[in-house]
Amino acid sequence: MQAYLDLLERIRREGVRKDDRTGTGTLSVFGHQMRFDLTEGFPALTTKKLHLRSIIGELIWFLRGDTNVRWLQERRITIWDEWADEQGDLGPVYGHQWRSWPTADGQTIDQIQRLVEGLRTTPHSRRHIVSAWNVADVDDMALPPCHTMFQFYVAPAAADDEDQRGWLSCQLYQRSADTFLGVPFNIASYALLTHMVAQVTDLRAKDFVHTLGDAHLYTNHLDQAAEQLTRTPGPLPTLWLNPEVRDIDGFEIEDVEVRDYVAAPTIKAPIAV
Ligand SMILES: Nc1nc(=O)c2c([nH]1)NC[C@@H]1CN(c3ccc(C(=O)N[C@@H](CCC(=O)O)C(=O)O)cc3)CN21
Ligand SMILES: O=c1ccn([C@H]2C[C@H](O)[C@@H](COP(=O)(O)O)O2)c(=O)[nH]1
Repeated sequence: MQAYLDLLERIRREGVRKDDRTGTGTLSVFGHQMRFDLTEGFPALTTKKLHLRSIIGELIWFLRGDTNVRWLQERRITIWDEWADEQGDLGPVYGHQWRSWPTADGQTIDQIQRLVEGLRTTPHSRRHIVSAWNVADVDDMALPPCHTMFQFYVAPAAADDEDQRGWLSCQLYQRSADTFLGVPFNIASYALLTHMVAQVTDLRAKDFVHTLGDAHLYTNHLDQAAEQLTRTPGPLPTLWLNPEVRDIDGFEIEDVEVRDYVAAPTIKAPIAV
């Protein structure tokens, strides 16, 4: 996870002081890219312990098309509570756009189903894209999407590879990145999504490419970032997915296990709302 520590270091070194919507203040850089080779292990930070159950639960909640925090709360996942209204609703956020993007003629498009179909039938396509940035809906969302769009890519197996399954990579464009709290969650979440999609399309997970727009450290996270940079990254854990799940809608929290996760203690930081 050196790529992540390099980003923290870059923001500390080059970041400009910048006000932000939450009134907290940030150090910020614009434009950054990280690449995680998923064959080398599962990219969960080892320099602080992540609450992986929140990450796994949140992704399954997106895939369910859910946009109400009750399902998360029933599983003791509280990361979206600050943004929900009294009914628990967040508006037409990720789950809604991924699974039922509204069209002008009153129909809906299931982008995830299309993605999986497309990867199965035309793996070489350059159009494997899912977008959460629905311009017409952005004003009705509790928070406009930060992970705004992602693209999948399939490379064929080498001719002499015994395993002839292709390699699946994913690139995310994240417009706004809370580098201390949000980004470690986002990396693990998209790495997990890449593995899930690979399993149901009979491909092998390769790279997760993480492209960031405004990458910032909130000024009340600077001490925590410094503390983290004193720590040395350890070996990565591995991911186990229940091999019986062959449908992207079939994953439950129990079907996902991050094994051999050894990490330094958590570092508390306040979330900017
Ligand atoms: N400022 C901000 N940063 C974010 O990363 C963020 C938002 N807002 N709003 C929407 C979602 C919610 N996300 C969150 C919210 C809370 C934590 C957080 O507090 N993480 C703690 C542990 C929390 C737990 O799992 O119980 C951490 O130490 O990582 C992380 C991501 C990511 N997003
Ligand atoms: O998955 C997520 C969701 C949110 N964030 C962060 C990025 C920003 O710090 C805030 C959103 O504020 P905006 O003013 O809408 O940019 O949440 C994240 O890093 N990852």
